[in-house]
Parts: sequence; structure tokens; C-alpha cells
Amino acid sequence: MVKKLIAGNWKMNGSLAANEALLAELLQGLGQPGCDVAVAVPAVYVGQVQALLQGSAIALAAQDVSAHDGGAYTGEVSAPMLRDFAVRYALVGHSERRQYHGETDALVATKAQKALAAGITPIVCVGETLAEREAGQTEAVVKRQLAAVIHAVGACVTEIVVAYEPVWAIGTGKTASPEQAQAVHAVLRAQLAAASTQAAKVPVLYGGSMNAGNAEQLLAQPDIDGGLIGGASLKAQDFLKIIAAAA
Ligand SMILES: O=C(CO)COP(=O)(O)O
Repeated sequence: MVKKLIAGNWKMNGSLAANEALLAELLQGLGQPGCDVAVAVPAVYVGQVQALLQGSAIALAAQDVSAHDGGAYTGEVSAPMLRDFAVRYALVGHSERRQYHGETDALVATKAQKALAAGITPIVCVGETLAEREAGQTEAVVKRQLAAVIHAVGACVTEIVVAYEPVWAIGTGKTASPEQAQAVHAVLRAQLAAASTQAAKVPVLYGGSMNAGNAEQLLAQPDIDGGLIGGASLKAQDFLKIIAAAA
């Protein structure tokens, strides 16, 4: 069985003061978690949060990573730069990046490669829009998104994390039902298994309005190995309850 991973995605939220208060409350309530825990913070706060998490059970994650190693790419942050701050995971291909920044499957695959090359675990986000779901394209969309990454990383597929985040469930309060989520997770698991005999150890997380009230049921599904949590990760007590549900 895969050790569960609960990752918070703060998105573009926080401040020096708010981050410090949130992490203090989290660390106070955390104890020895029965699962892996991470927080994905805005790039500008990576240094601050690294210092605050030193020696703790919470790993540091970035929300994105450049597809380039360095050079004339204004505004970008490279994987080696993130690694300098002990960043352990990086989200790649979050739907908000695909949607608002035009990120393609090919770009996301390159980002996953760059993360891996720097010793950072990419959390590869896939998910269909409402229109795609209603058109019966869910399976085709998530498989296409994951296939690009599998093809690019080759044998390193065992080193990635996958997050299924139906776009219609993100920030909407509309969670996929445990059965809906499990059905897609099973598809992703089969795709990973076809790529590697070791694929059973690749955690497949669910994200999209996961909260303290619905986490336990979602996490009880056989192919849901954790969560990627937006809104509820900004409230320490809610995030702690989700972590407890995964343990
Ligand atoms: O996008 C998400 C995590 O990456 C999910 O966000 P919410 O939990 O706010 O729906």
C-alpha cells in the first residue's frame, strides 16, 4: 500500500505574517502524522517557509517550476533554484496554469522532467473540465495529459506523484463523489501499471473541494492515495482534520 500524501496548495494566498501564523498552528497540532504532508507555497515565500519548516514533518512544495534550466526567462523559477531551498515537490500542470497560462501537455511534461532532474518530485495534475465530462471525454482527457508525462520521463515514472483534479470541482464546493473519483483513479492506476511494473507505488491524489467533512470517504477509496487541497489548506484546523483522516 502507498503511504498517503496530503498536500496543501496555498495558490496565490498568504503573507509573511499569515504564513507564520498558519504554520505555527499546523505544527502545534500535527504531532507525528500517519501520512506524508506537504504545503505548496507561492515562490516568493519558499525561503521563509523553508526556515519555518526546518526539522518538521511537513515537506516544502512549489506550485510550479520552469521548463528551462536558467538564462533569459524573466519571471521564471528553475528547478535547481527551488532545490536550493530544499523544495521536495513541485506541482506541474495545475489546471489554473493550463487554463490561465496556456500550458500544454508538452510543456507540463518538460516541467516534470526538469523537476526530476533536480531531485524534486513532480506532482502531475490532470483533470477534465465540466464540458469535457459532459461530452463523455473524461477518460480520454486525463489519459492524454498523463501520457505526455509518462512518455517524457520514461523509467522515472515511479518517481512522480499524480493528482486527479476535476476542474469543475476546484474551488466550487462541488466535490466529485467518492465513486466518481475512484473510477478515474482506477483508469490512471491502470495507465501507470501499463507503463511500469512498479507503478503501484505512485501515489494518485484527489483534489477539488476536498475538506474536513468529505476527506475520510474520498480517502477510503482503494485508488485514492491522498489529497491536494486548496481552500481547506489555508485553515489549520481543517487541514489537520484532513491529515488525520488520511492516517
Ligand atoms: O486546485 C486545488 C488544489 O490544487 C483544489 O482547490 P480547492 O480545494 O480549493 O477546491
